Amino acid sequence: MAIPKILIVDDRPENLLALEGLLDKFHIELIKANSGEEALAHTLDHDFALILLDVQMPGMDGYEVAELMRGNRKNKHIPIIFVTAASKASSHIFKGYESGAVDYLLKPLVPLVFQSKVGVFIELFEQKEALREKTQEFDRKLVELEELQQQLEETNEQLLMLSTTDGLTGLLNRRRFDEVFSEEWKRGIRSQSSLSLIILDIDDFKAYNDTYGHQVGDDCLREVTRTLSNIPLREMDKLARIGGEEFAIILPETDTEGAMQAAKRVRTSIDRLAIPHSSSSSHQHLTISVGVSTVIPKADLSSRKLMEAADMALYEAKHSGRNCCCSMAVTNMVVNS
Ligand SMILES: Nc1nc2c(ncn2[C@@H]2O[C@H](COP(=O)(O)OP(=O)(O)OP(=O)(O)O)[C@@H](O)[C@H]2O)c(=O)[nH]1
Repeated sequence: MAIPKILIVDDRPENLLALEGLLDKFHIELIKANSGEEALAHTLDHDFALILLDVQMPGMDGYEVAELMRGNRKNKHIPIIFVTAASKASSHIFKGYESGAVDYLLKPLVPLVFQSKVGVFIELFEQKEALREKTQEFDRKLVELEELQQQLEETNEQLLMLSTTDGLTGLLNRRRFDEVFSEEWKRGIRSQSSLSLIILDIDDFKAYNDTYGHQVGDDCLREVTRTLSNIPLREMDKLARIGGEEFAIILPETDTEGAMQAAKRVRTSIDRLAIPHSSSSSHQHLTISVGVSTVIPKADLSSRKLMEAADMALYEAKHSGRNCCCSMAVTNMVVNS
């Protein structure tokens, strides 16, 4: 903590010396001035714990000095004690308080009274300093805390992203798909509107990997993802990667006809990419098979039934020569091109 500074102002060197002697017992930095002008100049450079100001000085007297000090925002709160001859006291005391004195001491000074008063102001200054330091520390900690909070939020966001998205494609992962599917199922029960599910699977992808290598296989998955992401779907439709080369699209409030239209757009968009696939069992380029199912969700029906139906539709598409879309409404199967 900073050592308290005390300014003593008196035009007589012997008075300054006497004050210095009385202040000797305190652990302070003492600054001396023998005129009001000099005292004002010191207040520009220092932050004083206390100013002991002589009243009668040639030129600017103590009252004028005090008024000028009080007029300055920086010095406004520095305690000033006037020191004056006892004979002048009665006529001067009010003027002293008006010009901003916090106390009035009469010469000759009584050492014990003087020192105990000065001691109080030093203590006040030290308490003020301690409070200022604590406030600064508190502000620093607050900034640190805000930064940590920010980092925590970012980390949580990243964690959430990592736990809900697939690293290779950036699409929703299987875990998030299951959550979204379950939410949409519940929403469908409430609104009693059709919920459709499209499951699509790249044809002969094992052979693709075997022929071109796993790295090219990864690039191909990313290319397929880009294409699927660019297919115009509705805002509420959700695309996810639910397996190695298997993707799903949840289409809330969509009937079979609408879902089949979307499925056909999906199949065609991959077909049109014409990615070479020399070892495909059905075509010379990369294709997908698509399974579609639609149901109006009901409380006594498991959402798994919709998944199973879409899976079975996909299975059917594979066995119908691949590169096609099949739909299945739990019992009835329709094969489409
Ligand atoms: N490159 C790459 N390959 C993957 C990834 N995930 C799964 N696979 C591969 O995808 C292939 C899927 O093979 P299968 O399940 O036999 O299916 P398929 O060869 O596509 O045959 P059909 O589905 O019947 O047309 C496997 O060889 C997996 O190793 C991946 O992230 N990157």
